[in-house]
Amino acid sequence: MPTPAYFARAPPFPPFIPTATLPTLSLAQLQSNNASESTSLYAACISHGFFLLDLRGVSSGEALLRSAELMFDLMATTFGLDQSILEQYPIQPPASLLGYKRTGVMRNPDGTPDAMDVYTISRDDMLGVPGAQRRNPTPIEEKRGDVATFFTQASSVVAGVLTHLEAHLGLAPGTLPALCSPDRPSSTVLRLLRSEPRPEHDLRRITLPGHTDIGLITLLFHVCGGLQILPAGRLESHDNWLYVQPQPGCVLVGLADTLVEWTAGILRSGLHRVVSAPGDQARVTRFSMAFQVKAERGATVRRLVGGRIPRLGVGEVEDERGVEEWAAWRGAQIFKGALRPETRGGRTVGEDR
Ligand SMILES: O=C(O)CCC(=O)C(=O)O
Ligand SMILES: [Fe+2]
Repeated sequence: MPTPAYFARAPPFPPFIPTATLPTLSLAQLQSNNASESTSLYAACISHGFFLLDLRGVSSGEALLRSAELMFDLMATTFGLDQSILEQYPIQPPASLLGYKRTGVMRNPDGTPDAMDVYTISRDDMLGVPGAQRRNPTPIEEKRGDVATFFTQASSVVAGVLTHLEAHLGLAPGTLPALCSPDRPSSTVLRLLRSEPRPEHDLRRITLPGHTDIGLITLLFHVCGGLQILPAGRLESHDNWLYVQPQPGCVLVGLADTLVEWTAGILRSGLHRVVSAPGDQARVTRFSMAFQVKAERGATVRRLVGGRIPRLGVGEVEDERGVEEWAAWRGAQIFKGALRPETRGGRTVGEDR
């Protein structure tokens, strides 16, 4: 992400560090229903839970890139506001994670504080879902139109990805996009993320601890490195985490926990975290943006019925909890140490196609 112009402003990603090998798929090819591109997408969603999506070469992708660049500009302006202004829009956990979270209020597994400023914007708020309107800092209020356009464009790219997934899963066309439609209330958000450069002695501190995303799909827009993934099957030790190298014109697509639940573990959600950017990139402020698509309000984590999704086995009990309740429960279990954040899914069912 975003465009080459944005990449030209940042120091280069260093050439000789180990990075995750993720496939790069083309939105243009996916939109023209190229069969091998579609198969690669499904395979990546089972084995990694991540892939890069090249948005160039097709009008909807190019338009999303331009909008993402506007959102990056808006993020710089918003985080440029005085801290005392941002503090007027605080998150209110657990009731609401919308608004501003200052750096240092979360704990890393080693007890050190996190190092990420976050401002979370609600899609419902920006698209005018009744009852969802909130007050945001002036720069965001002034750009409501651009933010709404971003949400609409990004939602449509996500719907395209879901359309390929449901075809491979053997679900009826339209099943997955209908469960996260922008017309229906949900807690779909755009997270604006900033981390400041850190002194040399502090470079090993974790910026955002390891987690899988809640919801269906995340589109991650970044320019500087810092995001790391723990490949499936690897133990969680410092050297096993691999950087993802951001690519101009591409967005990183990551699957999230609700899709693992809905597909009874066929699709994978990948464990990821943020650390200092590698090499010279560690010296600049890092901005990134996560568009996190959640299921519509009222949806449950119950597995979907149909196609290749395994039915309940003997003795298995269906989980009927609502997606929000399930996410809150999971977050609390992880917080208490009763559950470890880990990559989930990747279950093989018969022949994958
Ligand atoms: O900043 C990043 O690269 C990743 C952020 C992330 O994982 C999240 O917001 O859930
Ligand atoms: Fe994440």
